[in-house]
Amino acid sequence: MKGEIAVQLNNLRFAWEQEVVLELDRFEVRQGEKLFVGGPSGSGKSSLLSLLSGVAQPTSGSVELLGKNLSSMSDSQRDVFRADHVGYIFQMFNLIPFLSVLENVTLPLRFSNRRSARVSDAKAEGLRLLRHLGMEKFIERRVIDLSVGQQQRVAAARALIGGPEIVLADEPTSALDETNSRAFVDLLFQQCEDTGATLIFVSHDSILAERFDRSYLLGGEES
Ligand SMILES: Nc1ncnc2c1ncn2[C@@H]1O[C@H](COP(=O)(O)OP(=O)(O)OP(=O)(O)O)[C@@H](O)[C@H]1O
Repeated sequence: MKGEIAVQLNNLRFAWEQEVVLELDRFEVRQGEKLFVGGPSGSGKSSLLSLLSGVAQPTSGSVELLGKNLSSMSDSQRDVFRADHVGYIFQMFNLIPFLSVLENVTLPLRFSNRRSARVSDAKAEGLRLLRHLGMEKFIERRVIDLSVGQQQRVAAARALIGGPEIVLADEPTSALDETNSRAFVDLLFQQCEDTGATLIFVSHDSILAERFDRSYLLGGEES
């Protein structure tokens, strides 16, 4: 429900070997909120997303998503939780090169009972999302035969299918020009608003920040 806390970090500390990368006493994001996360290179933006998706574990403190503490789950429980509730747009997209556009978009439904139960016709829903993103012409094409900007839109459709409550995006507009970047954010916002999803969007591009409900800047030294 809108207004409830979707993401909560408490007394979080995260280190790679001896180097402390993140220290956040409290970090909260409400359900349906669109949060921009900025900060210089090396400030821990990608590490934060790894913690939120349960790919990395905190050195100490807790990561709670939708009221569930990720640290108290087994690895396989975390994998299921992530597939069910989190849509992730990777910086390098992580699309499957030998699958078509439509097959890439509908892939998360194969890994999540929750998300597949919310979609009565996978192909129709994949098409709907791709149409929103101006990609309906390319559904049968292999993703390696797409431009970078087109691959980015496929990655967005894949993250959004089945209505995950939390969408994490790691520099998703880094390869787009300003016009395409704006259009991409418009579509991401529209889809998140339609489903009430919480969006956490990491970017270097501070011009985009003003469009979000709130910005969170991580510290660190520019490199
Ligand atoms: N696998 C790893 N092993 C050791 N140190 C790492 C690893 N990944 C990241 N780091 C270190 O953690 C710190 C934060 O890195 P992170 O990638 O989270 O920053 P970032 O803000 O996303 O940077 P960028 O904007 O350049 O992508 C850096 O000092 C980095 O060198």
